[in-house]
Amino acid sequence: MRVLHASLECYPLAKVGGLGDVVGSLPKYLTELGCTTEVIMPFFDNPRINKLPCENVYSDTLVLGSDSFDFTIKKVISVEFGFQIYLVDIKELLYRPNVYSYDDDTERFVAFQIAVLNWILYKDIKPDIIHCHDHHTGLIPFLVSQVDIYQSLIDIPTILTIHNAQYQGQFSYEKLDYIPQFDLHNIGLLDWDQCINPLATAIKCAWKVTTVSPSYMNELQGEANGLERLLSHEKEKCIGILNGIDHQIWNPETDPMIISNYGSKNIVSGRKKNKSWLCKEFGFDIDKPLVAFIGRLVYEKGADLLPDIVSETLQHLDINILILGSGDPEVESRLSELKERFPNRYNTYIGYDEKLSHMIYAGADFLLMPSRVEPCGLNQLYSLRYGLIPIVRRIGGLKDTVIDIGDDGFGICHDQVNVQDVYNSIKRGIEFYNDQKEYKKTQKEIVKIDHSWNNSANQYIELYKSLKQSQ
Ligand SMILES: Nc1ncnc2c1ncn2[C@@H]1O[C@H](COP(=O)(O)OP(=O)(O)O[C@H]2O[C@H](CO)[C@@H](O)[C@H](O)[C@H]2O)[C@@H](O)[C@H]1O
Repeated sequence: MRVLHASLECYPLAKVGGLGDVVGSLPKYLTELGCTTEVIMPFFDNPRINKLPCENVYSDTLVLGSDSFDFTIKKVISVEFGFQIYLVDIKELLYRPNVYSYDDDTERFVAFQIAVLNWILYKDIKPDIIHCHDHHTGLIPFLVSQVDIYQSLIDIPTILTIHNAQYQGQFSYEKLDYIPQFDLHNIGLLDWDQCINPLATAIKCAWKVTTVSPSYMNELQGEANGLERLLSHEKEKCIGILNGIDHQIWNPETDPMIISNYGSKNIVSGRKKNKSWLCKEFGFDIDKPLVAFIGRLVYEKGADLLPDIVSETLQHLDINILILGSGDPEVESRLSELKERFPNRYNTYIGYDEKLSHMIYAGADFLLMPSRVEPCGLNQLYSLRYGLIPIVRRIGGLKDTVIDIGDDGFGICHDQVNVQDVYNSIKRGIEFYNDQKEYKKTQKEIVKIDHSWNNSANQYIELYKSLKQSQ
């Protein structure tokens, strides 16, 4: 079985968040299970991608409204990734340092998708399945099933995985001419709320829709940033498959990004050395519990509450708090300002730092995830793998993966998103921490939980097989 994943992110070549982690790891596990797995993503202007040995395998020109763009498909010549990667090089649109947040993102994403399909048209060996990730590739299921020039691809099953339904990539009908010719009677497939909505389009046109946890699938029927009616209507073809993590990269015994490697036998001493580095770096007292947050500073993650959570907590509890993240400029500046108020007890690194994130998983005492929406969440899975106790709101994938200590579990959970409830959870966490015997016993147990892709990759394979059989 030959599966092509189309995505804007793929770790380690381009990662903004969890999408990159998933597309950089699921294909590796699918390959190990016998699937021929390929990923196609943009050729960005970043040092990781620029230095890759590549071979040009296809060149063409694509048309976007009244503009046309030359593009090349590059095949990466490297076995290091564990699966085959192809890169779409469109100099004017994709060869940029960042993945997202340009004024012409619509043009960039549509052009990427057209380039992918033009290349597949030309390929001798077609994929058996095209697996699309998020709205950036959400037009592919429509293009394959509706557009005249892609008629010969119509029998290739398409899958959409929703990593985050908050972002849908809407654009106006003024840009309808970006879409190659199709039967205008079917224009409704592109529509949601009088816009072209690539995520809605994919939900309508893909053969199957998956979300990254079962609970998120259920929650989307009630709240999906405007798409709940559509998701309820399409629920027969939807399924929630829990994300896994890459156990080779996220392995405290071998992780090259942490100061001290450790396994379950020396977890306490190993983690202490990493904590000591963190405390030195950020001016904390190593004897106090360290609560950390890692992530995009956006509303869905509850990041707007973080400044008040820090103030409330540090007024009442003698602990340290460290925040690593970037996003909403107002949240960033409020978090930075707090440093003066709580010197040596609170600190923040505003920005993206992969190595620091690994050090935090390996050295902090609690990981805070006060998410409003959490389709799966990988941070809590990394945290379990490294022996770090998660404090989470019971939502989406957090609900599926973290069990409260009060229910014989290993994490601290609460149901609402407000400062007081998060503070109460932190307080409960600190009481748990003070019982060092129980706390260390739990740490040793959580590192053994298997959240690798082994289980979920098999579920994807079953899904692919069912689609091939239904043809
Ligand atoms: N400033 C920073 N510095 C270093 N590393 C940082 C960082 N900010 C975030 N990260 C890293 O980015 C990843 C975040 O992954 P998540 O799954 O938690 O969130 P995200 O919302 O991006 O993903 C979406 O897609 C994923 C994948 O399906 C779902 O799990 C999730 O719920 C959904 O919102 C982790 O690897 C984390 O360590």
